[in-house]
Amino acid sequence: MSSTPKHSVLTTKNLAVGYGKAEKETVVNTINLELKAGSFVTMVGINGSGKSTLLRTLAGLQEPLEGEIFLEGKPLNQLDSATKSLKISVVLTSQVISKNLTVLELVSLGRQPYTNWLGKLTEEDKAEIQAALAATELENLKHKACYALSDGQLQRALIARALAQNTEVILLDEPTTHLDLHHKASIFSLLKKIARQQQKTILCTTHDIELVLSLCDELIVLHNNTAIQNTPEALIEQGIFENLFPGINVYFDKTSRRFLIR
Ligand SMILES: Nc1ncnc2c1ncn2[C@@H]1O[C@H](COP(=O)(O)OP(=O)(O)OP(=O)(O)O)[C@@H](O)[C@H]1O
Repeated sequence: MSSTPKHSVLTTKNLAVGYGKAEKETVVNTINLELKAGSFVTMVGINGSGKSTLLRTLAGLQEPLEGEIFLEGKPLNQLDSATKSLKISVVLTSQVISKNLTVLELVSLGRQPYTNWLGKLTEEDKAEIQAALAATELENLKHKACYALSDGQLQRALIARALAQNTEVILLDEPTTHLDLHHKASIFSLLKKIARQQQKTILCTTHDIELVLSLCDELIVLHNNTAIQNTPEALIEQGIFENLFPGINVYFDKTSRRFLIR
């Protein structure tokens, strides 16, 4: 088990993300990121700063407006969707899943990129599914229907599906929305453990800045249409959080590493 992040897995060069074709609506520009194997990175920023837009673009679900994304040195747009699904898994909160599926069935869907057209699971597929259930502590719930899960359990099941997909990169959009503090912390700890133990590159968007400051390896802060990537300590030192929220109501207290209200 290694704890030092190693080689670069996902990088961007002067990436601009946003919407529109004839008339471009750029949300974030000049994005230069470097995500490494074994690291747990979170993306933060106020509502509408572009977290989901950037995450979807990194996942290849949305075209960049400018610039490039590289996966292990290869341009992402040169990979076909089958290859991409072996390399990147995505957990979206808005993802429509049939809640009638059991946890086991949901997690098994993670093996789709590997199974033949009949969808028959091999022994290797079954072992990966079992490992994903074990890593997310869902073995006891595997026969339960997804509609009968709590929000926290459902998030863990979605993470398990991504784990079963066994990709180098896992991208998650706000996996802790609706969870209480205890379950938020347990999801973030789980993601960090997976990054470390399985040398995955994990990026998730969140509004829980205070929590991830003490848990993640690096943050990507979206602010004023730019993206800044660094360690929590360096970002705090640079005073990045001080002006994150508009107006003067909310400010960041460096000593307690907390946001306070004036
Ligand atoms: N399909 C779309 N077409 C055009 N503009 C969009 C579309 N989706 C989002 N936007 C705009 O892009 C900007 C960034 O939105 P995005 O959802 O990426 O922000 P976010 O940081 O994830 O926000 P939140 O914290 O509220 O989830 C917003 O101004 C939003 O209105």
